[in-house]
Amino acid sequence: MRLIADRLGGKRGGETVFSDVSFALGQGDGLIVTGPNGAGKSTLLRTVAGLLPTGAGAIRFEAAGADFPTLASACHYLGHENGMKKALTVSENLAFWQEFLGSPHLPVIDALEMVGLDTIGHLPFGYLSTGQKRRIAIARLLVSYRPVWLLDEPTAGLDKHSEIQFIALMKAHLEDGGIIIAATHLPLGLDEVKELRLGLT
Ligand SMILES: Nc1ncnc2c1ncn2[C@@H]1O[C@H](COP(=O)(O)OP(=O)(O)OP(=O)(O)O)[C@@H](O)[C@H]1O
Repeated sequence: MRLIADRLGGKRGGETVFSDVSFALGQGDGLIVTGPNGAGKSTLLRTVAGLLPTGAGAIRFEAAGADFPTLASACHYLGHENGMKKALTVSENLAFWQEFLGSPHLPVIDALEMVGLDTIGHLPFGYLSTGQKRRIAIARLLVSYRPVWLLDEPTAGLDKHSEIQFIALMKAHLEDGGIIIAATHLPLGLDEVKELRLGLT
C-alpha cells in the first residue's frame, strides 16, 4: 500500500491555498501536517479524502490488496465535526457507522472500552461533553477497519489522559501497517513520523 501526493495543489473558493505538496507514504508511515491558521491543513486532508477536488497535481493510491482498492474505500476521515447524530445514543451511532462503513473491526462495546467510555453507550450523543464527543468520534476509527486514517486536529478537546490513550491507538495503527496523516497544532508524541509544514514558516 502506498499513498502518494505529487505536486498537489489545493483550492478553496477558487483561490489556491497550497501548492507543490509532495509526499510518499507506505505501510506504517505517519505524516504530521502543521502550519498557522488558514494555511490549508484541513483543505489538504479533505482533498486527500476526496471531499474536495485537487487544485493541481495528483494523488495516487496503490492498494495493498483487493479489500481496499481505492483510497476512498481505504480511509477513515476524522474532521472537525464528529459525524454523529445527537438524538441517537452513543452505541446506536457507532453501530450505524460500523454497518455503513463495513469491514467490522472491534465490537462497539470494545471500541468504547478502548476510549474509556464503555459506561455511557446508552446516552444520547448530544448529552456528552466536548471531549467525550471527540473520544466517541475516535471510537468510530475502531469499529470498522480502514488502513488510512486522515485526522484533522484529532486531539482537540481531549484531556491529557485521553490524549495519551489516543496516541497509543495511533501508534498501534502504524505498527499494524496503517498510514496516518494528521493535521495538528499540538505535538502528537509520535516518533519517527514525517512532517509537512504548510504556509509561512
Ligand atoms: N468554503 C470555502 N470557501 C472559500 N474559502 C475557504 C473555504 N473554506 C476554507 N476557506 C479558506 O481556505 C483557507 C484554508 O483553510 P483551512 O481550513 O484549510 O486552513 P487550516 O490550515 O486547516 O486552518 P486552522 O489551523 O485554522 O484549522 C483559509 O483561508 C480559509 O478561509
